[in-house]
Amino acid sequence: MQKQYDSLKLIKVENVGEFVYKVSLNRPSKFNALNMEIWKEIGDCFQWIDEDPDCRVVILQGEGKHFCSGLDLGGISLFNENDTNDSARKGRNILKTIKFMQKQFTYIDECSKPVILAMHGYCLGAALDIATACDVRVATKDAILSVKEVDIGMAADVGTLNRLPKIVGNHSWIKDICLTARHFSAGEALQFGIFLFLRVFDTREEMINEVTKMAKLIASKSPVGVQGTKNVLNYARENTIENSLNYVATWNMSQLFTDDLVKASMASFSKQPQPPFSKL
Ligand SMILES: CCC/C=C/C=C/C(=O)SCCNC(=O)CCNC(=O)[C@H](O)C(C)(C)COP(=O)(O)OP(=O)(O)OC[C@H]1O[C@@H](n2cnc3c(N)ncnc32)[C@H](O)[C@@H]1OP(=O)(O)O
Repeated sequence: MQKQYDSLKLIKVENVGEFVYKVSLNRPSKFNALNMEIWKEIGDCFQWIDEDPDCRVVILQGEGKHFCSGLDLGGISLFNENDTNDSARKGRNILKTIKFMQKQFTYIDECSKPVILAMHGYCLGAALDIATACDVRVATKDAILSVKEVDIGMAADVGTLNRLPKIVGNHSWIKDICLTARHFSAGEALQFGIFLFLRVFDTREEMINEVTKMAKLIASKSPVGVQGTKNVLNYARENTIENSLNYVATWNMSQLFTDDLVKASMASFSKQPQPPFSKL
């Protein structure tokens, strides 16, 4: 694993299997509340992972009792109290801050490596914004979620309102949880917000064991195949089928010349396990 991850103070990165990284929010004494430092580190970390040939899949989780209690209500000041600018100029400054905060989570969505979120305990406000930027979400049955922003007097602006409707089909349920900011369980999400979670586990240990197996399976596959698949699925989410078909044709125009295709299809045809693939 490359050295740059050691510079992170509130994010822990571990190698938990061949080509599998576990990334942990690591501020357990504050239930992993997100101050500006950890917010920036999330963005830095996923930009590095995007380029890191030793990583093919990520498990994201929170250290301690809870995944994450959202925005650090004590430690983040969104407004500069000494800013004597008029409202137009103040507005431009806050726009810059919001865009920066959005981008740090978008790096997860845009990361070329699939990100599996393993959630437990509280997942409040900005924590759900993170969750919606991940590729696959699982949770323990004790997970408590809330689109909490209305409770602090704002519309959520770093991802949940934008990504959740692309994940969950039940719009009445989305409006219910976003407008009331009420707590809901992972079990409720499975029932009404079908597809928010792939699975809900009884214990954290079982959840981590299962996602590690899943991550190792993905990591054993051709990185050309896996990364191309995430990229095209993300494109398909935002575009017409016709545009998306054109996109994948253009993508594969170069990607089909890979050695991975020959190696993987030979193994598949002869019912052998997937062979090792070159780093990507
Ligand atoms: C442009 C901006 C975009 C972003 C917007 C994002 C918005 C949001 O995220 S809205 C959601 C904000 N979060 C909250 O409203 C949760 C606040 N916390 C709580 O309600 C409770 O702490 C909680 C229900 C999570 C747990 O309660 P419990 O009684 O079990 O524990 P506590 O003693 O309250 O907490 C333990 C220590 O953690 C600190 N802490 C927890 N959450 C936060 C937080 N969000 N911000 C700052 N600090 C937090 C808490 O202060 C305790 O610390 P200490 O007193 O030092 O022991």
